Amino acid sequence: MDLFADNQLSIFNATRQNLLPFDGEVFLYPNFYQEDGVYDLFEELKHTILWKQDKMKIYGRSVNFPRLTSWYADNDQSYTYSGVVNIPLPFTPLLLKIKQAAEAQCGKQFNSALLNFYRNGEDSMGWHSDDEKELSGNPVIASASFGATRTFQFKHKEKKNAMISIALSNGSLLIMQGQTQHNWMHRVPKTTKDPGPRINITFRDIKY
Ligand SMILES: O=C(O)CCC(=O)C(=O)O
Ligand SMILES: [Fe+2]
Repeated sequence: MDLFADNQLSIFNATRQNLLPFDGEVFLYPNFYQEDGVYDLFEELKHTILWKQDKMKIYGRSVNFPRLTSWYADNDQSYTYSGVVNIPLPFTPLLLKIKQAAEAQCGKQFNSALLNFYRNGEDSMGWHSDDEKELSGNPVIASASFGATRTFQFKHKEKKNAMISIALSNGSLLIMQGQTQHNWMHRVPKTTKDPGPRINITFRDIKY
């Protein structure tokens, strides 16, 4: 399977542009992951990942997360995300290939991946920063998207009118680094359009 065209590196590095105006660095590589006509990455992820429905407590009531999730890592250390303790599964061969292509682009190794499955426009992720204590001071986070295009938004934590919207399309790779998690929050808002299902993988390097 040819996930990654070699010549993309040089093309995208040459045109690499920071999408944030200040206080962080975000880079987008549309069509980073290639499909070779035999494999459909979205379908393969949908069927090979062990998706689960997490719940959160709101005022003592148990409420479903508005998406399915899964957690993979190269060790069995647990990690708390959105108040849920995650026990990782071992990386699948497909996840390893997707991870290796992201690592080649970032020049950085990742030891874990959080997967999100947005079944429809009702599924979403609220405003947050990826600033858990297990992530280092200025984490590099690589985010791969498959399936439907969804809007991804950033808002600055202090400069309230600084807001950036990005379309994350099938096969795109988004990299967040530098001061981004300190100064900006991000989300995937609900949409009343029917975008169809989307899978997102965020690769992280967790320090235990
Ligand atoms: O689905 C996305 O693009 C965002 C995922 C995200 O922000 C996260 O997993 O922390
Ligand atoms: Fe995030």
